[in-house]
Amino acid sequence: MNFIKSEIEEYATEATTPESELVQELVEVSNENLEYVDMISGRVVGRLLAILIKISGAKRVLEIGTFSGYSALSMAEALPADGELITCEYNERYEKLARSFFQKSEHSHKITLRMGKALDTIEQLNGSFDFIFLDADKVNYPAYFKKLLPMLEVNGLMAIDNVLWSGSVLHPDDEKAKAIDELNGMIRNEEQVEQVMLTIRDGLTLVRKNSFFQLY
Ligand SMILES: C[S@@+](CC[C@H](N)C(=O)[O-])C[C@H]1O[C@@H](n2cnc3c(N)ncnc32)[C@H](O)[C@@H]1O
Repeated sequence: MNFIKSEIEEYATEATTPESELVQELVEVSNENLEYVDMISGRVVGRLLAILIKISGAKRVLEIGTFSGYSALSMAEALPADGELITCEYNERYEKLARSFFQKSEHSHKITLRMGKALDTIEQLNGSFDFIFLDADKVNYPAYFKKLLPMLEVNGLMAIDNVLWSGSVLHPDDEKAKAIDELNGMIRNEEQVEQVMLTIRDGLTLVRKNSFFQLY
């Protein structure tokens, strides 16, 4: 999924604050027990999410796409004691591993794991969110964005992973690349937000919801 040279990726990872011991253990256990572990967003993205949560003062966080809980736990650790994180997953195998690590964490009281198709789960959620991390099925990215933007607080941030899809957005010729390219176009044309597409890892867009006429 990455298109940055692996030596540079490793250098950046080593230069980034390491995960907590528990999150490091989660990575090891995921590697031993699960396939597709490259779905884990990793240290650079995980630390970026944590820093964004800290500097923005976010208290209520929504994640779409838990996998084994790497980014959820990284974000929960960054939240204040009265913070809340809802993370959405539909795969029971991933649920089991994620829950076992959430339970071991001193931040477990902040985390709620919601099972089911995320588009359905979103319909059942109340209230708005200060921070949203979108990292699930790519074909639904445009649908997620449409549903999630009204749920984002003014001044809130949305981080969207894999927005470059290994560069295939340049010539999108499969369903996933087309959906991601569509989302990138939607964001570009959305007047309520300002955004920056970061070329870290597989591409990560940060979207800030503005109040009307607030951009300049
Ligand atoms: C890229 S992984 C998430 C990685 C995680 N954020 C991390 O950094 O470790 C995407 C996850 O979304 C889940 N997923 C995919 N489609 C979904 C859907 N429609 N509803 C809920 N979860 C879904 C997958 O099972 C997978 O665990």
